[in-house]
Amino acid sequence: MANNKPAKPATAECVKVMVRTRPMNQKEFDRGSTRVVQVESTTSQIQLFKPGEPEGVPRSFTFDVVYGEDSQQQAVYDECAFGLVESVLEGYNGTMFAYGQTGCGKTHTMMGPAASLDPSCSPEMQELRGIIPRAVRHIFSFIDAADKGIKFLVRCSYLEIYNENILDLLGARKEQEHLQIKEDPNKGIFVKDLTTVIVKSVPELEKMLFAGMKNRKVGETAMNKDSSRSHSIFTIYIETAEDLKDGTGKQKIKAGKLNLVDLAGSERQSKTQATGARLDEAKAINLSLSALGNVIKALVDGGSSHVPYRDSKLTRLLQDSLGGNTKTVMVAALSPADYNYDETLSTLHYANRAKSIKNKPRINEDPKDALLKEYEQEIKQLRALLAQLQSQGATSAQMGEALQNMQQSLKAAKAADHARVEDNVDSLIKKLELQGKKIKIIEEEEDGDDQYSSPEVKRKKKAKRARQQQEEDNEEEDDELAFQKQRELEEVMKQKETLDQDKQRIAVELQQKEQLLQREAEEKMSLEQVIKEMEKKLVNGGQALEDKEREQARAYREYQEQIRQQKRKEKQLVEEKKRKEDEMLTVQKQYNNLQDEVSENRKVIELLKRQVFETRQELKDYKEEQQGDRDEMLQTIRQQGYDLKFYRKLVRMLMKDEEIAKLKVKSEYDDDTDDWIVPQFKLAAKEVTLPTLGMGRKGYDMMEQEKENRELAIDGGDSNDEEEGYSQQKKGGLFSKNPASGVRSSQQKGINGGGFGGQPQAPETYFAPAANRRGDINGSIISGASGQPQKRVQSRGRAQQLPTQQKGGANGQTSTSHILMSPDPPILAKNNKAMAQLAPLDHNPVQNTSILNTPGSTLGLGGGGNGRGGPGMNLPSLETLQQQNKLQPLNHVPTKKIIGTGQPKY
Ligand SMILES: Nc1ncnc2c1ncn2[C@@H]1O[C@H](COP(=O)(O)OP(=O)(O)OP(=O)(O)O)[C@@H](O)[C@H]1O
Repeated sequence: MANNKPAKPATAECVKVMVRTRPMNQKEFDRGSTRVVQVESTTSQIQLFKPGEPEGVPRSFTFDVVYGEDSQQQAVYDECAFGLVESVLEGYNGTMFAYGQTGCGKTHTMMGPAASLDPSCSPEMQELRGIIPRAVRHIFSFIDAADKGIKFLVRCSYLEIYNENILDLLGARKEQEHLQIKEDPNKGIFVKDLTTVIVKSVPELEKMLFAGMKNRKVGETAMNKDSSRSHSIFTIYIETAEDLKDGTGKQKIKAGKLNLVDLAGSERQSKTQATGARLDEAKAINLSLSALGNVIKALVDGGSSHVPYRDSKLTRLLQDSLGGNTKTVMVAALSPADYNYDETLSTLHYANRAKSIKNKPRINEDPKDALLKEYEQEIKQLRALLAQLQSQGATSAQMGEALQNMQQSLKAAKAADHARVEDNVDSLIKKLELQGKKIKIIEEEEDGDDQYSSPEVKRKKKAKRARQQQEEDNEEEDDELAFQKQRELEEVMKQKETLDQDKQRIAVELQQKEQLLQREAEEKMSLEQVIKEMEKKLVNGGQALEDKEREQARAYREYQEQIRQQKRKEKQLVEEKKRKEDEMLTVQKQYNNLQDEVSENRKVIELLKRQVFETRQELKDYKEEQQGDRDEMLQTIRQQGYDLKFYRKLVRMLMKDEEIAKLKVKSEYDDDTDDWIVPQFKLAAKEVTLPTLGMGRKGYDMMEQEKENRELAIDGGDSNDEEEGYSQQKKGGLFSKNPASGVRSSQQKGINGGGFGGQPQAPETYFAPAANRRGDINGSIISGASGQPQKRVQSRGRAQQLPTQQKGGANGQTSTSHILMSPDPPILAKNNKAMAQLAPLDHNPVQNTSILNTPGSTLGLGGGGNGRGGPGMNLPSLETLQQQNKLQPLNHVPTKKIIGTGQPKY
């Protein structure tokens, strides 16, 4: 596998798009839905029939692969994911993402039914497993079949994007901990502090996958019992190290990354009946999917140099997969029912566009941040250290032996010394005994000597004295000897003392050496342990399989490759046949007689007519889709208006306008965290000194504590009614436009027909003393439509510029534009952009003052300023625009983009 050839230059390849239709579900059967989707596998086409027009000309789309209602998970994997996973194992980055309306089978395709993921489920159930669990097995079967010399390091991470926040599905962190996206020249875009886990086998990787799945946000909606409420990304990182066969001892390292993305489904509130938290989730989901649509649009249109990756966390994380260095496969999931025609058409448009995205995938060779490289180097260093220690260990052993010898020789020396001292003592004792004897004899002689002794006695005495003299002489000699011996003895005693000291010193040294040896041995053991642990992280190729099994696995992969090639050939043959038929048609056209030519021309006219018809259809689709979006957006805007007013009222009850204005000026909007940064503030009471409220944990805790310790007493309220009203509001969304919530109907407020520029209302502005209009919310929204770029919401200093008195509101009366104390400015900002899309393309705020509540006007957004002191604005109806030739499909205007709460459209 390894070679020294330079890496091939990256060649562009398009995103592969596969479309899959799920079977009709019970709800669709129950409502008597009919099928409007037809799948043509041989030509890879999807035909979509307009509901109620089964004989009509269908809309036709061609994709890389298409699947009907009876498609099998195995076939989907083999055709769509197998090649991608193999590429990742070769060192490419790969991404597979599932897109589609809620409840259409994204999770089914990516993961499979929950029951199929149970490790102990039946083989039939296992057949229903989706792409992700199959990819897990595929990766390890590849590793098992690889050459034994190749080392693999496999890791995984799992995250979800919930309400525009990134959460770690594998980490032990608290749910509130939102992770940040960062960019690094080596790593590219990455999520800081995201948990990555090293895995060595299928069960280990599956364990991580299932653990993460359990943490995902899932909820019930009217469209899907187990609807994913977040986008999830399961990533498998695979690094391989292979020795180069050029004798240099160098290694080739490759690092592939596989992103498996299960997006949350696009949804219409009218169908899902989402309220409260579900509605908030839906808004976040639709906004990020709109941002994804805008990125795809910008990439495909080619004209726009700016691709808005930063508009959402999802697009930022998928940056490399869309127009980057990744091989990408998109799975579009469809419902076959007429009830979902609009959403299906929208998904098909989306998928059709994605087909044209060009990526430049390349193998990641010797990446600087390869962990495997790091591990390999560490292991090498540890081995060297161990070798060194081992060599030191041998010296230590010798030293130990020497010490032992020394100990023995010491013992021997000690014994010899002992003997010598003992000898000396013996001779000394002998000497002393001799002296004692001498003294005794002399005493005896002195006692018995007199002048009357016989000659014999005298002779004996004389002989005795002579002997004594002799002995005395000898004794003198002995004294000298004894003295000498004494000195020797002292010398020996001294030596003994020195020897004892040496002995003690050597014993201490010996003990120290033994401790050192012990430490070295322990160190060696722990080092061996570390190396073992490090090596355990790496998986060797071909570990688990016998040669025969490895052969079988290889043969299986080759077989898969053959099937894929065969399918590719089949497709080529079909295309070739079609091309030949077209050619024949052309040849016939050239050589037939006039009559034939006329008939051919008729055919051409028919074809052109059909094309005109299709184009008209398309225009109509666009109009309808836009109308749907517009309705959804208006609904959302109304909803947000109610929320906003409620918050505003509440805040005004708690704080003075001037206080809010002051705080607003000092606050800043942080794009990274998508939240306001409010400075610390103190409410200095006249008599009581309140503590400084920090916006950190402590400040919030204090506020929370304060809330805990107080009760909401509403003046004149009946407690039962209050309870009921609250629970109803909760059910219908705390701020939903529900009669139970106490919000008046839209007719009462003059929203219908005349739009938001309806009847005058009681003043509700914070800043303006002048009368305010119902249109004030939209005043701030319209400012986006005035052609002013609104990239970021920056509040600092703006409040001081406003209010601005303006003429030309919805009904021509004086109105006041001002900054709203919005509880959720980003949503307003995004809606500004959305409303910008709704404006006529050549809209000029000054010129459009005349279009006011005219008959047929569908959208009357009046009363607000455009932030430049210009007049307010109403939008004309679509018919009016069409008549004025001002309406074009949005994809003709690369600089504009849609951000709305409906399903993204083109
Ligand atoms: N190809 C299919 N064959 C059989 N059943 C399917 C198929 N696709 C989807 N389903 C079933 O349809 C239901 C909804 O599918 P799924 O949850 O995968 O939708 P989804 O697109 O992920 O929805 P959401 O966006 O709400 O999460 C599930 O019960 C699933 O088993």
